[in-house]
Amino acid sequence: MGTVAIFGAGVMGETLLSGLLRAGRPAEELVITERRPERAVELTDKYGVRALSNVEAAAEAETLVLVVKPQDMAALLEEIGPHVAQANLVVSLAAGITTDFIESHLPEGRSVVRVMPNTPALVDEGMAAVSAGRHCQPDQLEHARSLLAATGKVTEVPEKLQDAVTAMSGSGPAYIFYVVEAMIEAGVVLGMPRATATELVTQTLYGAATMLRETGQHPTVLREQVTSPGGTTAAALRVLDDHKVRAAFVSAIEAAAVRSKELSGG
Ligand SMILES: NC(=O)C1=CN([C@@H]2O[C@H](COP(=O)(O)OP(=O)(O)OC[C@H]3O[C@@H](n4cnc5c(N)ncnc54)[C@H](O)[C@@H]3O)[C@@H](O)[C@H]2O)C=CC1
Ligand SMILES: O=C(O)[C@@H]1CCC=N1
Repeated sequence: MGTVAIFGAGVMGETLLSGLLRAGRPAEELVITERRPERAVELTDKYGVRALSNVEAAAEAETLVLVVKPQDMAALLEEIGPHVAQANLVVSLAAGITTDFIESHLPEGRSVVRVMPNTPALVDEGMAAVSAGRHCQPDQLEHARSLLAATGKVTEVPEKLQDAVTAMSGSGPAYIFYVVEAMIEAGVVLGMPRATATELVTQTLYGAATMLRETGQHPTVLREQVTSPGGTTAAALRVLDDHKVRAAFVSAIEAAAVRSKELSGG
């Protein structure tokens, strides 16, 4: 499938790079570009891949994966645009950046795929959603899917849903970690050593996630199984309802989707 170049080797760029290597893609077929020289050295030492300039990477690679911040995307596209050939596939992982925006910065007719991944890709449990740009062929979309499948599940969504995907699964791990932090804090308040609280919460989260995935049961059914009449869980859930925690989650995820839309302004 030719050389894959990762433009911007920060948190998400490294996550994808390491996943592709774990999935068996040879290091010789992967290149990175990185604005911070010390970061480029760190990753070339760690993974044995080459670091090139943006222009060199655009000229060499068949697949160009853009993993810079949304705010840095216009400058990157202006730099590499003239070097993106008809046969290339451009895959963007940036929140909020539309395929229209990318296509408008490239020569006419270039193939673009927009992807929203998430950080559990680091442990091959990622969730990514892909949307094809107007010139992307089915085999190119399949190629983008296969790159992402190296690090977890992949689904396809109409591009108009990508801001919602970003708010749900893109940012989603942060909401879960936030809940975990709060539960650990509660254990400490109840007099538990922090390490014990962390072990209890981590395994509970893992067990609950596995139940959701493996039983296929609705979360309401699973929650009701835990909630004995007049018991401890019911007492806790009443307090969460009193604090409008469910409504807060809905509003928070709406705010993330609004922010994703704003980022498309560049
Ligand atoms: N961190 C996350 O959980 C997720 C991030 N994303 C998207 O991935 C993209 C990157 O996010 P992070 O990795 O978190 O950010 P980051 O700041 O860790 O990484 C971005 C990297 O790009 C480099 N860079 C910036 N401009 C460059 C240029 N012109 N040429 C070469 N390198 C350049 C920076 O030095 C930095 O290392 C963003 O667009 C974000 O929306 C998407 C899903 C999840
Ligand atoms: O917070 C952000 O903007 C990025 C996009 C999704 C997750 N992190």
